[in-house]
Amino acid sequence: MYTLLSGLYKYMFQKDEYCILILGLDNAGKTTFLEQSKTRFNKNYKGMSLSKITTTVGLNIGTVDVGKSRLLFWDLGGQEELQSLWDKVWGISQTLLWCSCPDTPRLESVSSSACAQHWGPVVSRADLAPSLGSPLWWIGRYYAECHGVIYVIDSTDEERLSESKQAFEKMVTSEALDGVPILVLANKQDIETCLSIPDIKTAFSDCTSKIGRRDCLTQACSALTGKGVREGIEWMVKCVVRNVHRPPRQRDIT
Ligand SMILES: Nc1nc2c(ncn2[C@@H]2O[C@H](COP(=O)(O)OP(=O)(O)OP(=O)(O)O)[C@@H](O)[C@H]2O)c(=O)[nH]1
Ligand SMILES: [Mg+2]
Repeated sequence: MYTLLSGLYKYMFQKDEYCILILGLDNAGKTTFLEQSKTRFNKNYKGMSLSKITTTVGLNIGTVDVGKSRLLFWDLGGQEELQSLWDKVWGISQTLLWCSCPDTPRLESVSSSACAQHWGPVVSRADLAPSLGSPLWWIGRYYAECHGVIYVIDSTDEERLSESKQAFEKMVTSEALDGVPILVLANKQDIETCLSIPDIKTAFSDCTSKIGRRDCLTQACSALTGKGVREGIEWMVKCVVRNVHRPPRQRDIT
């Protein structure tokens, strides 16, 4: 009887958690997408006004529950000088580290050998020693820990399309992201003059071989109106759940 009840409780209330990185150039609409997603999926969520969103310096974190899965989003700033952090910093400060990494709550409680084991060759003692207590401690985490990437493109910004392609290419060829599903959002489709999906696919065509055999979808979207947001997130959930190579970060959270 206990097993039956606890099974039922688990089925109804517990979720597996997956981390999703939201990347793309500045002004692409990443934070707007995150806010729109929270509003669409989380009952009673009173989001901030989308028009009040300003450029991200650092990181926004948000969660969205979809069925038995919880997506934990990491929305990173897209400005050029912040792009170098995409594949490096996991927590910006100790406060963030605390809330994002319950298994290693205190910096000094993690030995460098435990780190090396966890992060593989990316981190060496020499990398760590001078940076203890600084953001560099977290080298390699975002890419190594995430289950999926949402890459946002401003479909109205033809001038910066090749810049966006270069950033995408760099991201997609990172070994730490091997096999991780990628959702490409062709955002701002509510604006009449925007580029179409075929235009964008053509502009990104030489990245196709680098994407490899992983799951990848290009989805038309308007983070502002919400068009395409639900479809994109539901696709991502399907992909991360079936990707046995990256099991959930935390199973069965209530
Ligand atoms: N028309 C339209 N505007 C959008 C859409 N998505 C975002 N915007 C606008 O684009 C601007 C940038 O949006 P953000 O969400 O701050 O962009 P970001 O990618 O988070 O930018 P950084 O934080 O600097 O990397 C804001 O003025 C948004 O209102 C969209 O789908 N349609
Ligand atoms: Mg932002």
